[in-house]
Amino acid sequence: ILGGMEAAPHLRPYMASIQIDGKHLCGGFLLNEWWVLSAAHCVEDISPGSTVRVLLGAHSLSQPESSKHLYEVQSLFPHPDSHPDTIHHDILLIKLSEKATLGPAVQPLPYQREAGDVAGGTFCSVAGWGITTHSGRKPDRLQQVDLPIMDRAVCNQRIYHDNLITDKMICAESRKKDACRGDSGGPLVCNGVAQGIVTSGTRVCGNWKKPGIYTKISSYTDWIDSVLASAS
Ligand SMILES: NCc1cccc(Nc2n[nH]c3ncnc(Nc4cccc(O)c4)c23)c1
Repeated sequence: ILGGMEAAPHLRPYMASIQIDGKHLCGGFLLNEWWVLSAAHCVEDISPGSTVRVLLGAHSLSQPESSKHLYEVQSLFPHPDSHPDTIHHDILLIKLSEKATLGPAVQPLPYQREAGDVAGGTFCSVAGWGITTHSGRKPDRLQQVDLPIMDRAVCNQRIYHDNLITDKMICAESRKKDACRGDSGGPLVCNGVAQGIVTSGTRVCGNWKKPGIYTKISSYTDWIDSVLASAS
């Protein structure tokens, strides 16, 4: 997260750190006791031998915290139409190997089911353990930042994303404050409801000409429901 601040510990109890061989890779968030939502690009380069785990209940990635629990993963479900070389359908469902133990620091986050767009100018928040500087500084503790939503028609103008943004994506302003490497997969939260998932998009961070791109969750509720029904 660029231009943000340290989050209040455990006040975002839905936040997940998706880890490969013990290292933070991406953000994610808890849908219910068995399932975490993240971004498909997060797992596209995973070698067969490496182990994906999900850390819940964390504020610090390194310090012991009574609420922290590292979960094994039973299955990964990247969206079938996601591809390494496009930003479309960048959404991933992760089934945990065991039911997550809920508590004050581990809680699911409601997500937007009804179709519709968040109005431009609405302030939403994004949190993560992604880099906090362009030089790649990695925070130990969860960071957060508030960002205004950018109207899709504005975001599709040539000076910004030049018609790249589909109705299954959301834009947020990126002037200094932005998500960046390691924040992918985390939720864009507006009024307590997850509306989007951080995608790396053009991989640029903090440049106002390249607004942040988020997978619009309400476009994928049928797919989410079908995977949860089939794999539960
Ligand atoms: N702001 C959109 C966004 C959301 C999530 C991730 C991303 N970026 C990235 N996703 N994956 C990446 N691999 C390498 N470098 C990357 N960005 C980067 C790194 C250092 C300095 C800088 O200015 C940008 C990214 C960008």
